[in-house]
Amino acid sequence: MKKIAVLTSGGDAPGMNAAIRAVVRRAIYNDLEVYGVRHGYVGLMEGDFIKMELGSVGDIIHRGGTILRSARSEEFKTVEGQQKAIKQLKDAEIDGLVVIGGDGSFMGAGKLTEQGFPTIGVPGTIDNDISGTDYSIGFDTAVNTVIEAIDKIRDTAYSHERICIVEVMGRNAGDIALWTGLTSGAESILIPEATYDFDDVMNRIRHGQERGKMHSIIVVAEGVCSGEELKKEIKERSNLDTNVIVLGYLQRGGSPTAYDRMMASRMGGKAVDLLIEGQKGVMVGWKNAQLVSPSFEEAAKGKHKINLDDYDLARSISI
Ligand SMILES: Nc1ncnc2c1ncn2[C@@H]1O[C@H](COP(=O)(O)OP(=O)(O)O)[C@@H](O)[C@H]1O
Ligand SMILES: O=P(O)(O)OC[C@H]1O[C@](O)(COP(=O)(O)O)[C@@H](O)[C@@H]1O
Ligand SMILES: [Mg+2]
Repeated sequence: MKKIAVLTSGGDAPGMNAAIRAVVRRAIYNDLEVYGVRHGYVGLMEGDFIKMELGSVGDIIHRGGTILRSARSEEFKTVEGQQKAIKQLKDAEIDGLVVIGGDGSFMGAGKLTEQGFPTIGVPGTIDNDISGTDYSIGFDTAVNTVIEAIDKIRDTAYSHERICIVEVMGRNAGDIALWTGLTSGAESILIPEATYDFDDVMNRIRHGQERGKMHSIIVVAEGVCSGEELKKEIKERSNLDTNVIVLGYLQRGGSPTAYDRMMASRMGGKAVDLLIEGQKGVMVGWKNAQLVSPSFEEAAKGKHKINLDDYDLARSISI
């Protein structure tokens, strides 16, 4: 292993820069040459590579987004697209690749390895929906951003005695909704992993109103329904008016928390160590407070699980 490359792919996540920094610096420390691939798999297919030096990753540990930029690519899902990417890597005499991204990016990374190019994954997505790891870089920052927003929304909900629906991201996973709902004291949390019942949401609002609490916060994961759909359901069932707040990209940006910087540094460094050891087709994961490195196949066999005990806890203490 003499030359390696690193790219970021899929939705940007706070801490991706800290991970790029760890990859670049750990590689240079081990006398490897490092290239950054711009625009994820799109740049990989086009050979958009830039040589990275120690200074290329200076002053980025605290920045959200990704200095390498990110992208989603339909073309890369095809064998032709993957072959194009491998040709670019071989032409540049690159021996190994680190992909920082989410579950979709790992599918792509697995395909590169299957076709003979050594690739290692580093989990970076606010959704925390990757199987094979308990934690994905960006999740902690996103959760903190969301609770800061909900705390502010709560002030207005309280003052005007309003019911506010906060729609959060997560694709098909409810992790962001569960963590932010529990830690902001939301009266109802709707996640795709648990059976939800709109009448139950109504009952919880009424229960609060009976004891004089006229405001309420409902956190809904985008994987359940949109905030607007939930508003309609509530209106039809109870004639109650609600305010919908869609937090959107607010959740993806911002300076990473200490936890995200730490995990990004650990995971980025580990990815380089794995390439040097001659590993390929594995991802860096975090299980039982330890770094692990399951193969993409092994990781894909499992399904990311949410902690339903936390869901029960939230239901019992936020009422
Ligand atoms: N099944 C697949 N095979 C090959 N590449 C894939 C596959 N699924 C996703 N990708 C690539 O990974 C990119 C990022 O995936 P996406 O699901 O959008 O984000 P994330 O990696 O953050 O989950 C996609 O745009 C595509 O180029
Ligand atoms: O970037 P887009 O296309 O708006 O996608 C929005 C999606 O990206 C996310 O923010 C992050 O998801 P990924 O990590 O899978 O890219 C999801 O929560 C959301 O559903
Ligand atoms: Mg994803």
